[in-house]
Amino acid sequence: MKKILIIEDSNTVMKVLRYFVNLESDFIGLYAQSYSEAIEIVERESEQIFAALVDLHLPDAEDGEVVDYTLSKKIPTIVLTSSFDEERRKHLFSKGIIDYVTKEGQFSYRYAIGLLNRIWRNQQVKVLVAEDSTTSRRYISDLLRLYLFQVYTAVDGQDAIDILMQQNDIKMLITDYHMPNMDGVTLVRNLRNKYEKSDLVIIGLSGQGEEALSAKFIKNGANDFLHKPFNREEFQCRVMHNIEAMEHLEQARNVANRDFLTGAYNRRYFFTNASCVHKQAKTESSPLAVAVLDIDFFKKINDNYGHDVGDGVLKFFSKALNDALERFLVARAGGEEFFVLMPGLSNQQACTLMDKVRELISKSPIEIGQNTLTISFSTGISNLYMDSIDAQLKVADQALYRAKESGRNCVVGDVIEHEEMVADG
Ligand SMILES: Nc1nc2c(ncn2[C@@H]2O[C@H](COP(=O)(O)OP(=O)(O)OP(=O)(O)O)[C@@H](O)[C@H]2O)c(=O)[nH]1
Repeated sequence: MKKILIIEDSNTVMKVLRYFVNLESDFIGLYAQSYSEAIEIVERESEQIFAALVDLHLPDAEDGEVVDYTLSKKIPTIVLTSSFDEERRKHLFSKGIIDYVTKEGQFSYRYAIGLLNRIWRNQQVKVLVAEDSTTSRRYISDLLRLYLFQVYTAVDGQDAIDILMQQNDIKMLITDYHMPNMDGVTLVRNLRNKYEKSDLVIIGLSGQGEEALSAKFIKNGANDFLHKPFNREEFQCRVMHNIEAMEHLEQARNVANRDFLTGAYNRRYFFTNASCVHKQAKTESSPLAVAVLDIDFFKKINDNYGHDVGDGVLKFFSKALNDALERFLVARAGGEEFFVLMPGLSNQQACTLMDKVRELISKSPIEIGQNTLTISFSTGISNLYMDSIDAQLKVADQALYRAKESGRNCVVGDVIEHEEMVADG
């Protein structure tokens, strides 16, 4: 549940925090102005509280007792305080707080809310630690778990490669240099043949007196570098900063490649990829099926239920196609028309698959607001090697036209008469 607990006795600071929670996060804020109020909220909502932002000095708990309390309840805790005390800071970190933020105006409050947003998103981010020293591996993993990342560990370079092959959605690798079997720099060099810097963030680590290694790591493709022993706040900043940078790039890529309404790949992305796949299939004489799908009588949905419901249907349709055709490229071509690229499938295989999808979707009720409706769609498929993907799509489009002509809610394969297949709904 996306609820955060804010414990702060000053009305002014609380007001500012409320403002930024509402403005810059999707969290539901639970606000306590004293220790006893905080206990009451935690007892009522304990399972629901994701994290806490905690003032050290409260009228009924002047010496930071509230931090021990939230930590004892296993609530990830960020301390907010008006006094900077180095000893205290160290002591609190050793207890397991996430961060220690001094109240120094707007920026520090925004930083704290930003950090809560970050650790919420970290729950979806997989990080791999490659380090042969057990102590060091455990220390780094524990820090990453504190920031709520999903953590994987490897004992050397080869082990790291094996884990990356099994878990293809790992977003960050933190690697030591000295490891048996394959050192960190060789590992980075090997990985960069497969992963772009924007797909896998790599942070290199090395011991004291190895300053030259930082350049070596970077020159071989690492995004960043840290010397051991590192300051844990510097570690946190580097990790968070690199993940944020990658997410910004991902967002920019999504804006360019994905359809705004449905989140499906757009026409531009489809053509860029499909042209390469088409060329390769032609060279290798391997089968390549292309489908053009169009929702039946979509205009009526808009007319009868309104444009918003029409949009909801498009989102549903896009998700259903992506779920059912996970291993293929699905794109929204425009309006209520979608393309699917199916390398390796013959005309017959593609028709059979698309007919199963047709049946599944036409039987799925779609609930949008107060409305429950069902839809059908028609599909044209082409498996002919034309000169280009555009030409092959044109043939699929003609097949789609025939699917509409023959009553809709069906799949029609391309022109070869004796092979033509019409699967009726
Ligand atoms: N809600 C919504 N409607 C859209 C969007 N893009 C296109 N449309 C509508 O989709 C409808 C498509 O209608 P038609 O081309 O007549 O096709 P149809 O009603 O599906 O009929 P057939 O394809 O012949 O079965 C038009 O009314 C467009 O305005 C969109 O993003 N959202």
